[in-house]
Amino acid sequence: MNKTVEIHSSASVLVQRALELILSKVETAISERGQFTIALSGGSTPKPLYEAIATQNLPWDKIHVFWGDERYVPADHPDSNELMARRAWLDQVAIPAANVHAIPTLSTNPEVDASKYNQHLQTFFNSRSGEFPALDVVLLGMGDDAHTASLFPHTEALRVCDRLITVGNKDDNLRITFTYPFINAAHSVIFLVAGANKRPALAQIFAPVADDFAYPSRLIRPQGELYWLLDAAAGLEFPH
Ligand SMILES: O=C(O)[C@H](O)[C@@H](O)[C@H](O)[C@H](O)COP(=O)(O)O
Repeated sequence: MNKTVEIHSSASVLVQRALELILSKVETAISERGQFTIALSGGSTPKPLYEAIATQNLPWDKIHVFWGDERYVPADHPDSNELMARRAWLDQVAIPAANVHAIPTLSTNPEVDASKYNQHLQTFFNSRSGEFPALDVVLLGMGDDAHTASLFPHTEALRVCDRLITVGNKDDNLRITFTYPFINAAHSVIFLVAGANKRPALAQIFAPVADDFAYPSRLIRPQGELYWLLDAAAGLEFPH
């Protein structure tokens, strides 16, 4: 793992840096592998990033978009992570519909939809059960409870290591989420973290010893690169 922590002067500088980083990963992935695969996060921090990506002239037919987690709501629900990304980015560009791999949420059973998305990913990557294919970029946010994707503290999803997708649980509201070994298989994992409310969780995540089950973002130790992009408010206590 190659870990980089960057502290940027404001949330808008953080977004600009994330944009530059993603554009460089798009170029590398397409030249080395012929396509670029990215998993998106929800939350408020990435929205201006998605709006900025939408203004770029990119080879959209070579870009495939997935989601690292989804609330268990229809795709037109205001809480949908898919809806946010479609409005901010995907509906604004000429990306083929087949390149947008949204998490299904319509079967009324999150287990069934988690399994469908797992199968969809295995088919896309031509991988077998038990293998963890590498996305080029997994974008993550972090909650002030140190959760990431829908991997919440002290929940069963944190123990799931034998598949790509599982059911997450936030206060008894079920969700669908990447498992941590699938996130850790990525070429690059990029956390975007803004706001002073994130400082206590970050202190635990960067501590040499702490409970991974209490602070799930600690489980993110990718084989490839790990970027923590913080704004000044989140990063105040951390040297860089
Ligand atoms: O579904 C959720 O509970 C949130 O969307 C969450 O996962 C989010 O990504 C983080 O809390 C960071 O959010 P901000 O970017 O708004 O700080």
